[in-house]
Amino acid sequence: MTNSKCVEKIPTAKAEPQFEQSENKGKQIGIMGGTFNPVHIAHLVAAEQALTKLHLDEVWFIPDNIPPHKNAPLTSAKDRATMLDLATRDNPHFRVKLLELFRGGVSYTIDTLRYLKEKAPQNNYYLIMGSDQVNSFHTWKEAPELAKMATLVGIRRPGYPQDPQYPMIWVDAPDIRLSSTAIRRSVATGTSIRYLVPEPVRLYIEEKGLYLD
Ligand SMILES: Nc1ncnc2c1ncn2[C@@H]1O[C@H](COP(=O)(O)OP(=O)(O)OP(=O)(O)O)[C@@H](O)[C@H]1O
Ligand SMILES: O=C(O)c1ccc[n+]([C@@H]2O[C@H](COP(=O)([O-])O)[C@@H](O)[C@H]2O)c1
Repeated sequence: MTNSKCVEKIPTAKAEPQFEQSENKGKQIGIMGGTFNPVHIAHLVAAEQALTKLHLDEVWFIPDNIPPHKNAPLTSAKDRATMLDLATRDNPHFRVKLLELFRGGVSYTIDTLRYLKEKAPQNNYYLIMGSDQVNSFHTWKEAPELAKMATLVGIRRPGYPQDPQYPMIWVDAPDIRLSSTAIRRSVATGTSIRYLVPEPVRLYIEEKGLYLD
């Protein structure tokens, strides 16, 4: 398994992530894909609520390489992955999987699910999405096929009504009106982001001078 502990080596490497023997048992796995630029507390709260309320074994955070529906210039894969590692390392049920960074190119979720189904077909996969993603899910590449390969899980997101076009499990989570865009803006304008991201992530952003312009 490629996990967060070897994150420093990863974004430039081209090796294929390995999967642990223990994963052969078959688990309930939540998948949370995103740009995570940077990861913030709403991501973590949503993942934890899905993990506990759906009795999942793990939630895998999968940072995308090139997001299919976003044009914003990205912070490096290494910085985004390192911040995810810092944010999730104290939760034994959270894993960071870098398979979309290894794969390169545009990160279509169908390709990720096909890869996971091939490498670890014994697992059941739950695609965790905020309601913004739920509303646009029907526009995703091969959405009907994707909906057959994973259980879709929606998390309400303030400002985005729930408007699913596919069968979906809703998980109640506290409404947190926060986005990575807001975090980046706050840093650029000198407004505090303390408590909006985990403290190690805040310190990393400060140390690396991310999002200053
Ligand atoms: N405040 C939130 N509440 C619930 N879900 C969220 C929230 N913010 C993001 N998500 C969900 O987390 C996943 C990853 O989101 P992403 O990395 O794009 O973060 P973002 O905050 O929306 O970023 P950006 O502002 O850069 O677009 C998506 O499924 C998104 O819907
Ligand atoms: O596969 C698609 O067509 C597709 C279209 C839009 C978004 N996604 C995935 O949804 C996740 C969140 O996307 P984003 O744009 O908020 O970073 C991320 O894992 C993307 O790869 C996937």
